[in-house]
Amino acid sequence: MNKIDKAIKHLQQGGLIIVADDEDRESEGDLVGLAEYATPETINFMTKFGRGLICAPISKSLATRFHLTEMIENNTDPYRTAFTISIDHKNTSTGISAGDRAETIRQLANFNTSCDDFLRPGHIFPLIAKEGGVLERRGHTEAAVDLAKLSDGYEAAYICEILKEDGTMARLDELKKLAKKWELPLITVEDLTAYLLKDEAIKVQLPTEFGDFNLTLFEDAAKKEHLLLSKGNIQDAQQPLLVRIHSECLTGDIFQSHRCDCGAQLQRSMELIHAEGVGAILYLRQEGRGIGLKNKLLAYQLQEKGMDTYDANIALGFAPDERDYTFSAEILKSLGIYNIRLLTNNPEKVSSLEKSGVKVVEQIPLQISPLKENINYLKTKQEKFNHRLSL
Ligand SMILES: Nc1nc2c(ncn2[C@@H]2O[C@H](COP(=O)(O)OP(=O)(O)OP(=O)(O)O)[C@@H](O)[C@H]2O)c(=O)[nH]1
Ligand SMILES: [Mg+2]
Ligand SMILES: [Mg+2]
Ligand SMILES: [Zn+2]
Repeated sequence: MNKIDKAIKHLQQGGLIIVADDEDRESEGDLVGLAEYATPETINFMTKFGRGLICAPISKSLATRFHLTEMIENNTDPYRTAFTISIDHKNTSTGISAGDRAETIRQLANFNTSCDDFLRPGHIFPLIAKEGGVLERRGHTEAAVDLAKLSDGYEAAYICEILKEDGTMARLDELKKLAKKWELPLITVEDLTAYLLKDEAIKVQLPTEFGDFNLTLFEDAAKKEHLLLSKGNIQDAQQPLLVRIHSECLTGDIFQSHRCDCGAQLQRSMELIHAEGVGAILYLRQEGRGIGLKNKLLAYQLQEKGMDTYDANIALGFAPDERDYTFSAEILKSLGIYNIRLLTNNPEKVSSLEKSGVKVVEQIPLQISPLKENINYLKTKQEKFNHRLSL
């Protein structure tokens, strides 16, 4: 059984699990449980062994139902932790005993509880999760609510950071030891992201002009639909996978525009991958280097007046390249692909992927013979974007 499935089962039995976030983020571990099953014992365990702050992550809709808004409008916390005003359920006494805190938390996961049943301020700190979950924000708040959504119908959880006995933060190595000692499942936000991506992916067969492929759709937190066009058993390739990461270019990809080399690069990639028998093209919906079709056409108008593709973006108020490759790295990692041979001339793609944990063992140039209409465009890419081209 998958790590996440095991963790979900443990949560559904009322147990606590440990969730570690990214080592380049907070790099901390939290004890996490489902609000529905909070007991004086689990709360006491959190206070004795977790020693952090006990909080209750809830979904946006639950926050709305209980009239819980963010504690402060201008959140200046670097991680923008979405604390609401603190609460106690009206049936509690001082609100702080393990029993009282368990009661307040459990009432968050009760369809009969109403907004007036919570006194404010109190001793439980609700946190509002982003609607896109860990795909939108890689925090414990989102991880806890995503897990609650996968485990029960309440969208409410409770969490507590894990401190070492000396009061300092427990990092991953220490968390692994504690998980063993306490016999609790340990998962990372990265495991959960991969699980959700895979769980929601839609896969179909796609016979094409260039051979038979599989097409898989992945939706990002902003509901943009990115595609993986793959061939062969990509999770079990003999050597680092041959990959093309291609950003949408409607004019080039569909109309075979000669203003750029996108259409030809896409076709060549499909041919190369078909010939190799295994490989993948990630087709990212970041049209116009991330500024969208309308703005790209405005940039084209500026280029018709003599500006180059780099300066045209700046003139429109954008960075020369607004693209982001983190989601493509997430997709690859969710498939267990950590080493690739990348078809590109663009050094920025290589470094961005490596920063996101996908190693580019080889950069394979993808040069298309320049045409008179795009030679200047390609020269700008070479000079200002450092593309590896021989022109
Ligand atoms: N803003 C802007 N975008 C453009 C222009 N011409 C092409 N594009 C976009 O540039 C992107 C090209 O993407 P890719 O071919 O994946 O990337 P690349 O930077 O060319 O690097 P390679 O991997 O070597 O192809 C697409 O999103 C196009 O829509 C332009 O003049 N202005
Ligand atoms: Mg945290
Ligand atoms: Mg290109
Ligand atoms: Zn293009």
